[in-house]
Amino acid sequence: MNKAIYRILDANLDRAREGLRIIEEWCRLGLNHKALAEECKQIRQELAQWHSWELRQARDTPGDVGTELSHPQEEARESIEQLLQANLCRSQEALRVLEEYSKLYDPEMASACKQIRYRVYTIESTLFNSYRHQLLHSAPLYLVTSPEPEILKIVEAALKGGLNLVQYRDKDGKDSDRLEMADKLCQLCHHYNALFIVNDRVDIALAVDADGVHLGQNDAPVAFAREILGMQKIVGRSTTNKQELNKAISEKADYVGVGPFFETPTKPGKAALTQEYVDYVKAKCSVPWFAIGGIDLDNLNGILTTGAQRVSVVRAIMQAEQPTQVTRQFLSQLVRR
Ligand SMILES: Cc1ncc(COP(=O)(O)OP(=O)(O)O)c(N)n1
Ligand SMILES: Cc1nc(C(=O)O)sc1CCOP(=O)(O)O
Ligand SMILES: [Mg+2]
Repeated sequence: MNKAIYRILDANLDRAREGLRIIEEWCRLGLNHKALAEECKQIRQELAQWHSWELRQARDTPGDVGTELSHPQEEARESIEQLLQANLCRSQEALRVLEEYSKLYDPEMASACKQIRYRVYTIESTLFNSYRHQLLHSAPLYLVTSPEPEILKIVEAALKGGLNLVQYRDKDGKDSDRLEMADKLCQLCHHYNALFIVNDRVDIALAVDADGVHLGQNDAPVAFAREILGMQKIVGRSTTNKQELNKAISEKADYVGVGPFFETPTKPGKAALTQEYVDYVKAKCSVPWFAIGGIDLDNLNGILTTGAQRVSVVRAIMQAEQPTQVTRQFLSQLVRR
């Protein structure tokens, strides 16, 4: 057998396991996801069984011309998501190499590596689903943007204050500008490990690889968004009454907006909801719900006494003189509850 084949198998068995070990740590300690952590560990053990003595013996690290080759992107990672993605990719690529080269060594190993590669794809989709959903469930404050000239600075200031959920809303812009801004905001949010959602536009959410889309009653159906964006992405729905809430839950929206709590110039012409509806939401809503409409630091306490635990705001942050401070104040009142 050509020694180079042994070296390739040896190196890629290590590479696949190392990538998985990094994923396993996050599943265990970052997500507290026992089943995913166990699956990573199980796969690592199965791969170790293929790592025979003859393969290990073929190792020749000083003679490996590739040990010093690295891409600048490997030196720095922008976010946990990017780090996880890079290591999943590393494992998947290594498994593909193992699958191909072990056809020349042991066809049983080739078929085992193929099965394992599919299992790593399943880990990937479960992981990102859990990661996004965990962030969504842990977010008490949701910033919906307005098209201010300094939008990027304001959003970044709020992210610095601890915000981790942002919706890009611009009802009047040109599509080319919207796309450019959505892309910038998406990157900014991901840099701060925050979720980025696009208002109304499933196509823009898809184009910039946003974490999801927010749809109102006159926007596309939830199922349509899922078909376009895939099951891993977040789909939110606005609701103002019981019927809309029941429908949003039966459509399996991931979260709902509940509003307007107060009439607001940001969305003129929409009458405030009733306390009866808020009581219904409290009793029946099985997904995270965000109170929205006219909410600011002055009335936040009153909102929280109606039973809301999460709020969504536009002006309170987008027009604040100190968005970082205001965000911190919102968060400190919200998490105290
Ligand atoms: C969190 C949240 N809740 C409600 C809305 C309103 O959505 P919609 O009714 O589609 O109105 P527009 O925002 O599109 O004008 C929202 N955007 N976010
Ligand atoms: C975008 C939006 N949707 C609402 C709803 O009730 O569905 S209220 C609203 C605007 C909220 O803006 P502000 O925080 O400036 O009052
Ligand atoms: Mg809408």
